Amino acid sequence: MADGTFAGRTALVTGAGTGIGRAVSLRLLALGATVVGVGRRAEPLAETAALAGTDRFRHTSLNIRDREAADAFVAGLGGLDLLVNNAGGQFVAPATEISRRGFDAVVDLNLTAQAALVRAAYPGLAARRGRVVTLSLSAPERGIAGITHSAAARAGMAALTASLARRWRADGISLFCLAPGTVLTDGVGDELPAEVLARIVATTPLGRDTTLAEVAEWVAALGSGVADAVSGTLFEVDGGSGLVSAASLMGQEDR
Ligand SMILES: CCCCCCCCC/C=C/C(=O)SCCNC(=O)CCNC(=O)[C@H](O)C(C)(C)COP(=O)(O)OP(=O)(O)OC[C@H]1O[C@@H](n2cnc3c(N)ncnc32)[C@H](O)[C@@H]1OP(=O)(O)O
Ligand SMILES: NC(=O)C1=CN([C@@H]2O[C@H](COP(=O)(O)OP(=O)(O)OC[C@H]3O[C@@H](n4cnc5c(N)ncnc54)[C@H](OP(=O)(O)O)[C@@H]3O)[C@@H](O)[C@H]2O)C=CC1
Repeated sequence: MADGTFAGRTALVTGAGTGIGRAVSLRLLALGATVVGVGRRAEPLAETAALAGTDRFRHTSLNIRDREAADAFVAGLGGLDLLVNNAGGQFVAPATEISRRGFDAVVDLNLTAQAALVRAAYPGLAARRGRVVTLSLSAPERGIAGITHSAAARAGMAALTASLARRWRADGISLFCLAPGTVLTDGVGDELPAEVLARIVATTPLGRDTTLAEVAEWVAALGSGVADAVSGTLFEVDGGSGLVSAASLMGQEDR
């Protein structure tokens, strides 16, 4: 993306205090955007602000699962050029060991709350012909054993994105999902043991993780408008990890 691409544009980034949300915020700021960063904890957001070093980064503590607070906050922003629906996550557990409350918590975060944010942002997005980028997982519709609750929620967001893209085209709004491969953030490190992460990265066809810089650049590109012709799409920027390998399923090497 060229310098100044986002000059005069405003982006709301959820989960802006850590990992992908922080990297995206810093990249958008470098491209000239005003960024409103939210998350539950104030300290990580303040660290992002210190790294940003510009008053174009504004930050507020907000739990996106607090529906009333989230709606009021988004309504107060006014015109919005980009919503980055990044706050999300889950825990790894066999489906039979996920309690009702655990399932509800993950679906609430990764589907219901994210969808409500998109809904709340609609007037602001329509005023600016804005865009939505939702962070997702590779091929959720094909299923992800170990995180069934999250796969179900992410597939729901992908369907919502496609559905809205069709209807909101008339308002000039584009919506995308972006599914990175393994990005070595503290968040994923807390979720999966190092040896599991190393195995996931080693079995990725590209042979490496997806970098924070790559994810940030993709979000910026989708948010800039270059991909508006394919609104509604889920992009898998995952080094091929969503591809099924018949060879490896049979215990053979990919060649
Ligand atoms: C194998 C290959 C895969 C392959 C997997 C590959 C994935 C890699 C790619 C993805 C990377 C990322 O997403 S990186 C992002 C990393 N960051 C995260 O994931 C943060 C995740 N955490 C959260 O956001 C939240 O804690 C969240 C999960 C939504 C829960 O929110 P709440 O605060 O509402 O939840 P709590 O009150 O703590 O708990 C609510 C219920 O959930 C249950 N619960 C919580 N953690 C639990 C756990 N580890 N195991 C069982 N159950 C759990 C609790 O017991 C409660 O149920 P009861 O006991 O019945 O009351
Ligand atoms: N890292 C990876 O390999 C991959 C990550 N992703 C997805 O990318 C996104 C970011 O992941 P990553 O940066 O790695 O993980 P992090 O755990 O670092 O990021 C999650 C962020 O979301 C915020 N958050 C969580 N719940 C809420 C809430 N209820 N309200 C407001 N903010 C919330 C957290 O801040 P706080 O706790 O302060 O609220 C945190 O900043 C997630 O959706 C993740 O599932 C997808 C594929 C791969």
